[in-house]
Amino acid sequence: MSIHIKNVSKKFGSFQALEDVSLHIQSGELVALLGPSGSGKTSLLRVIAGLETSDVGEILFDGQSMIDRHPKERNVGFVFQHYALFRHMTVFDNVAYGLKVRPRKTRPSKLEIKNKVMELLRLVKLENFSDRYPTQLSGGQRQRVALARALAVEPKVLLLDEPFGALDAKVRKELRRWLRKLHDDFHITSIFVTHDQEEALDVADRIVVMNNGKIEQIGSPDDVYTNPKSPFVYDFLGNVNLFKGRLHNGKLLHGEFAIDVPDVQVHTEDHAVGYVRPHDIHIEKTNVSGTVPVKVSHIHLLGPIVQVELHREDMDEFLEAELTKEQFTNLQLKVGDHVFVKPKQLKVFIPEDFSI
Ligand SMILES: Nc1ncnc2c1ncn2[C@@H]1O[C@H](COP(=O)(O)OP(=O)(O)OP(=O)(O)O)[C@@H](O)[C@H]1O
Repeated sequence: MSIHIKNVSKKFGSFQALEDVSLHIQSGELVALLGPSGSGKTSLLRVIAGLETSDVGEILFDGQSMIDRHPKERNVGFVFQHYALFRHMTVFDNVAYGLKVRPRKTRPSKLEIKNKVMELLRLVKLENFSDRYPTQLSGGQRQRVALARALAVEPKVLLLDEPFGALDAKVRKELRRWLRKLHDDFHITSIFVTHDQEEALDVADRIVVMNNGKIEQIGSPDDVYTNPKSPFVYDFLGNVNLFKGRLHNGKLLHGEFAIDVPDVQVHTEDHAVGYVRPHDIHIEKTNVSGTVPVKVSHIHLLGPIVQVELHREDMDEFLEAELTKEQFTNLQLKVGDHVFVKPKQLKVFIPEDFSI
């Protein structure tokens, strides 16, 4: 089922929660809505589900308008952050619920329901837990039950609102790998809301970055990470170093130093900020042209990655570089060393790129 969101706007009182949001999701896609708290992710999900009405705009499923359709008629499965399981029902009954409450005409037989529920419980690896109650399960197990329950009614669209938000990091990672697999097996068009960039980058086919009720960028995980279109997306998707200065004759002048930026087509003398990812900060032990002197202020070993904090004394600013263990060993860095850095890849933004 494809989903077409056309020019959707929504206000709560005078607050604009969604502003002219348009998005086309292909059948079978797994899309992440990523953005900070209050950016409108949940509101958009609720408008798609029919739990909230938009002020303007259209929601189409396979080309058919859903605006007048009740949530129940939209064939949508919903999984929330806080496992909305029925506490007084066993795992089996929770998963069976959506099938049992169907009108007699479309309700499967008792045996069919049993087979279906057990098949789903096997899928979520909880076949031995069917008689337990939600309070007898861990958080991760409860979320797996919630997913099995959402899938039981064979929805055409699966909407997940921070499904793993309340779980610890290890369980989250396990469940998202598992969500990806489930999605690859079933191909249900799925949209999941998260404010965790790593989760979005790890799981989604496409990422929709939201800010202040608007879409900032849509793209593959690699695209939004490698080619952020705005300072907001750069900041939100990973750590970044800023080189503040002004543009002059194809160079970004910052402090006493200059970086070549031949691709930037703007007037001279414009204020600008260069954005550089930590792994694009190149460290030299000797002063080569175009490098900036810095002092190693902190070294943090993170498994195969080494984070190096560098103090730029001319501007009294800190930079963060990320090295592989091998690069780090070759450089033989120690806290207090004076070294020289150069951005390998830098994206320059001018004031009009800053939306806030
Ligand atoms: N029913 C409502 N009444 C009034 N304001 C609302 C309502 N629902 C949401 N809002 C406001 O709309 C804005 C967007 O909320 P929304 O829940 O969509 O954001 P979000 O990106 O999902 O944030 P979070 O990650 O914190 O859940 C927020 O400022 C919120 O306070």
